[in-house]
Amino acid sequence: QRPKTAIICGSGLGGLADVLDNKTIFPCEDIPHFPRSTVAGHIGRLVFGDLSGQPCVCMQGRFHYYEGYSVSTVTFPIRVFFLLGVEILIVTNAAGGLNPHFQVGDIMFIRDHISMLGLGGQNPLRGPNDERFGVRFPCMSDAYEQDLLSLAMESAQELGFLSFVREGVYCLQAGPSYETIAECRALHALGGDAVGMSTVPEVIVARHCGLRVLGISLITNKAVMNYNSQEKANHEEVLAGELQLILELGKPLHPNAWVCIPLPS
Ligand SMILES: O=P(O)(O)O[C@@H]1C[C@H](O)[C@@H](CO)O1
Ligand SMILES: Nc1nc2[nH]cnc2c(=O)[nH]1
Repeated sequence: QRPKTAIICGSGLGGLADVLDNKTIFPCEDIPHFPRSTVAGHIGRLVFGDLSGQPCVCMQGRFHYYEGYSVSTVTFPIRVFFLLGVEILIVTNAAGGLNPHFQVGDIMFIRDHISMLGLGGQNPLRGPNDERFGVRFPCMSDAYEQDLLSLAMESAQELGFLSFVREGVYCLQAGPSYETIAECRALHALGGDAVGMSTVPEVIVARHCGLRVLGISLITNKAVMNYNSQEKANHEEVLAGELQLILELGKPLHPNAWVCIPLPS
C-alpha cells in the first residue's frame, strides 16, 4: 500500500518511526539519487509502515543545506513522496526558542516561516519550472494548513498537552554555525519564535506540488539573547533535549499523540 502521509524526523527524532506497524525499511543509500545523511541524530533511511492502520512513510534523517547539498537536493525526497501518492507532509525539527515565553521541551506548531536563505536567493524552486510538479509562482501565504494546525491543536488539548504546546514562526538560517546574539535578537524582532536549519525548503517544494503541510518544532534550547548569558548552543544539547522530551515531558511524541494527528482517510 502506498503511503498517504510522510513524516520527516528532525534531529534526534528518528524514534518517531518506531510507532509504525508492519515496517519495511530502506536505507537512503540504496535509493537512487537520494542524498546521504551526514549528521549525528539523522540515521538516513525511509521506514514504510502503518500508523493507526493508515500507510505512512517516515524519513529517519533529513538532509540540510549546511551539509553541502543545494536547497533543491535537500528537497528531493519530497518529490519522491509526491510521486508515491503522499498527500500530507508532517515535517518536524529541533529548534532554538527565540520567543522568551518558550521553554525547552515546548512543541511549536509552525504557523509560518521566515527564510533567511530564501530571502537571500536560495529557493529550491529556482531554475526552470517543472510543470509536472506545480506552477511557476506558488503561493506561500497558506504554506502551513490552517485545518491541520487546528486539528493538531485540538489533539494537543485532548491529550492535555496545552501547557507546553505553542504556535509560532520558524526562522531558517543556513547553519551549520548557530546564531550570534545579535542575530537572535534580529530574528526575534522580525517576528521569529524559533530558529533552525531545515524544514523551509521541504515545505516550499511540498506546497509547490500541492501537499498539505503540518510543521512541528521541538524547542530543544533557548536562543541566547543576552551578553551576560553563559549558555552556548550545541548539538549534544539538541539531541539530549529531544530524548528528554520523549521520555519525560508528557510524551508528546508518544504514539498516542501521533494517532491524533489527522491522516487522510
Ligand atoms: O534537522 P533539524 O532541523 O531537526 O536539525 C536541527 C538543525 C541542525 O541540523 C541541528 C543543530 O543542532 O538541529
Ligand atoms: N539554528 C539553530 N538550529 C537549532 N536546532 C536546534 N537548536 C537550534 C538553534 O538554537 N539554532
